Amino acid sequence: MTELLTASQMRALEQAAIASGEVTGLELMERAGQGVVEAIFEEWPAFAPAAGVDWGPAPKPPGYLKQEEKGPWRAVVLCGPGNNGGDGFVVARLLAGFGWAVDVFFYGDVERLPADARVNYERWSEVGSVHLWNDDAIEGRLDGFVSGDRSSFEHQLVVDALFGVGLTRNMPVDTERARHGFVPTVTHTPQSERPKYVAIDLPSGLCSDSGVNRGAFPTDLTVTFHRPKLGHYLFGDNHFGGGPSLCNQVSVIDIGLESSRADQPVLLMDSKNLAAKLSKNSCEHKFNHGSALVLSGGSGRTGAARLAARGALRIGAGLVTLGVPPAAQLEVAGHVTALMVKRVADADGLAEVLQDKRLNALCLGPGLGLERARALVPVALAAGRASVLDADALSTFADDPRTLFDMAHKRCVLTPHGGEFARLFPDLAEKLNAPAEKGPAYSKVDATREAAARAGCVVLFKGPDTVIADPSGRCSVHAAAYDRAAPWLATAGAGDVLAGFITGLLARGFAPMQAAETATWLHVECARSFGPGLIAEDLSEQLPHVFRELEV
Ligand SMILES: NC(=O)C1=CN([C@@H]2O[C@H](COP(=O)(O)OP(=O)(O)OC[C@H]3O[C@@H](n4cnc5c(N)ncnc54)[C@H](O)[C@@H]3O)[C@@H](O)[C@H]2O)[C@@H](O)CC1
Ligand SMILES: [K+]
Repeated sequence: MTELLTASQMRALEQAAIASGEVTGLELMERAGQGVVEAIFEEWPAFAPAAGVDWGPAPKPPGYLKQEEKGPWRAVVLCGPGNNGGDGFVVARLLAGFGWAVDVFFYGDVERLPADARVNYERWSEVGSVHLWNDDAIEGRLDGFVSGDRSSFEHQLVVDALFGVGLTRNMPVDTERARHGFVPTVTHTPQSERPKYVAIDLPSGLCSDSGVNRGAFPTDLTVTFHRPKLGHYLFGDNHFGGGPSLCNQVSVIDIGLESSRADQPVLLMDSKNLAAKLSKNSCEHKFNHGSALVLSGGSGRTGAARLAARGALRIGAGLVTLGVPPAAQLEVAGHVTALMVKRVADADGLAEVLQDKRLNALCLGPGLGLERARALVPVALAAGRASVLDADALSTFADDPRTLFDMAHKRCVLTPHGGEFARLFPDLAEKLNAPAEKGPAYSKVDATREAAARAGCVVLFKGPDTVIADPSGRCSVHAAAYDRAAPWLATAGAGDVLAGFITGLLARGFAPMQAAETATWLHVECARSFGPGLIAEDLSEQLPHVFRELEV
């Protein structure tokens, strides 16, 4: 799985590489700038020089390639006061070297530029000028650039090098005019005729650690270095305006730090090694694949538990039993075939059913009802089996979450969505939703890690970005974004199926963290594989196809 870094982890890796003498900060900045230019040429081949890109051993002087006959491409580079701005000066110089006409605007104070950025400011200044950053200057340039009705542009590319991982507060308002002017996001101009907007490291205004949007505009391409940052994958406090919706696509450039590993990295889930973990041995008996019990609510509300049970069965649990109250027995029996049905009237009934030691995974929550959940959860947790607690099994402890945490053990997985999370961990939800004053914002990763430590078990915090953590701080992220986008997954009952998938994998002997991660990946994959028109029932039925594709 790929590591997702925070700003401070990235800084630590960079400093360690510089301290070891293997590279200088200036070299890293040059590689970063080159990587950005290469990524731009790769994304829009029309921009690439006909002769191809050959960086050679050292930065080339400007003008070493003849301007192409079609006339110079025009770029605007917006440089900020830190090293992100330094990367911008490198990009400006390299583009000019390829014959581009480049306009650089600098937001900051030259005297306060960090050393490497200052060097690249000077290098650029030998090539071209730096425009003042004020509304008049920007307006003046815009008049030259953009036709009166703002519907056509003379520049084809805008490079955003204002702020990267060093962003510590909301975007300054005096950067807005320039960004709106050069990057017209609200315009009648078709996308294809607008200048391409490329962010260096992060769209300026996107918090690297949390995905919170502190004033960023959506980009066409974001080019980052060494590893993606958490903010590229977390949606922040606004599901529609955060991380992935701002980056559009993320290109990760190798700047020569590859041997380094961050301390306690957050991992981005992928399908690596999944097939081997999921395959079954042909000579094993059904009980070798575990036996799951899914507790259902009463008559008229058994659908959610049935969805979960079906998911547990499809994902490979050897045997799945629905535990239903007497009044719902007939209703459930009419619906299920491969599932077993057992009567579980109350807490005593559950204790009796749990005498069967083969039952090794439990699922409580979907459609269970708050009262029934309150009665059954303590018995289930006291039995010490691997357990998934979802929906009502979480909400029933809204008044005294501590009681739940005291009973939970390390083979439990709690699967709250945003609302349930806020009921169990109101203080963490408050921190998560509070506007960040200084530094990187408190993130969903921070909140999930704290929640897992407090609950003493795995917490899977659902959403378009799902974060999973265990009490030791191990943490992974799955964002249904970029090539994993699954918009049809936002459908009633999808969460019940996820609870069932996790339960099925727990029954199969997966460790809680691994069960939660694997189920999350498969859940999104089923939605993607089914595509438009998906309803919750389809998710489990899509698993066989997904397994075949994975070569399970
Ligand atoms: N860490 C690394 O390994 C590398 C970093 N590089 C670049 O360096 C960047 C990080 O540089 P810095 O740490 O200098 O940080 P930034 O350049 O992102 O910004 C820091 C500066 O912006 C100011 N600032 C932050 N938020 C502000 C706000 N809202 N309004 C006004 N001013 C604000 C700070 O006071 C500081 O002066 C990365 O994003 C990347 O682009 C690259 O050169 C390659 C290597
Ligand atoms: K930027």
